[in-house]
Amino acid sequence: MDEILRAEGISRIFEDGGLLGPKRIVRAVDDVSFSVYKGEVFVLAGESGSGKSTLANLILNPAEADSGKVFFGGRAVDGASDLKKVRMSCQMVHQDPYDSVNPGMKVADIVAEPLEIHGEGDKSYRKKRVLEALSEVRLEPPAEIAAKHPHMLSGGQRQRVALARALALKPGIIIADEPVSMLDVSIRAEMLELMSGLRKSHGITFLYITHDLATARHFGDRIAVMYSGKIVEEGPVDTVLLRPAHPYTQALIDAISEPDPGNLHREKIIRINDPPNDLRGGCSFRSRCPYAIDRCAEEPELEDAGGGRRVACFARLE
Ligand SMILES: Nc1ncnc2c1ncn2[C@@H]1O[C@H](COP(=O)(O)OP(=O)(O)OP(=O)(O)O)[C@@H](O)[C@H]1O
Repeated sequence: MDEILRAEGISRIFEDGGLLGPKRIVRAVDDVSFSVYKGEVFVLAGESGSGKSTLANLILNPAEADSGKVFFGGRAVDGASDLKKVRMSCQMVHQDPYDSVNPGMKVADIVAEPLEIHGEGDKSYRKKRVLEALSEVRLEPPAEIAAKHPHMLSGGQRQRVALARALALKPGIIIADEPVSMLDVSIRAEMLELMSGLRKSHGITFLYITHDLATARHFGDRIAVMYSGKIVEEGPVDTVLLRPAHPYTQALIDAISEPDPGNLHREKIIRINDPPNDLRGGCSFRSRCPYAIDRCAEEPELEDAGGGRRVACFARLE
């Protein structure tokens, strides 16, 4: 399989607090490496605060990383001209359809904006491409929708406008950061089906960021589970979500599912809402982990566990 995107050792540290309380170092993204292959849906999953959005932003702005490199199509992104190419071939769809769409602009201008920013085609090409992109996200009739303002559309339609805008430049990869979490449950599946269709018809690769394992399973091929700035488990979606090897993945699954009498690990419920203790060094999940052993005071590496899976844990569940 062709690799389209690779992150290698990406880290980003923030300093938090300081005015009234003590300064706190937040390792928002901590030495993260992963590859995304052409045509797949790669999911980044984890609780709020695990570092997913920071990582997505670093992919588009590698210069803001404290360390690490981003590769597109095997080439390291280095310098302004590389960055321009990346910004054309990698587009982002954000969580909030109300936020990501400028209410003062007409749909036609919103979708055309990336074409204008990158100087793509003349006026007539842009007009044609806007109508095409609106059709691609099934906003029909496109000419009628193009003339509207966002407030005249439903939440689902607005998120489709955001997707059409991302498609305008015919990108190879779309980073979709919680694209359905603000939508009504009834229209989430529609939006995911639409993205699945685009992947098949246009060969678009997706990096899908979510805290929602149900949509991850529905839409994803492979998943990386993040905890506290690190990938703790990665592999095919069905393998990771049906037979989790990392106790944190198990905890995330337990948080959304009914107790399963067949689940060997059911007595060891981990309350994922417990705040992590700031234990120094070692596995950052160990203070919450019922399986923790002495060795967890060392930092576990993300190691090959067979079957396309990588796990960072000394006390794996299988
Ligand atoms: N600009 C910033 N300054 C200080 N801390 C930050 C900044 N941006 C993010 N953080 C911290 O980095 C950590 C990771 O945040 P991030 O938003 O990437 O997580 P997330 O998994 O995307 O969560 P969510 O789903 O809530 O957006 C959090 O502890 C957050 O508070």
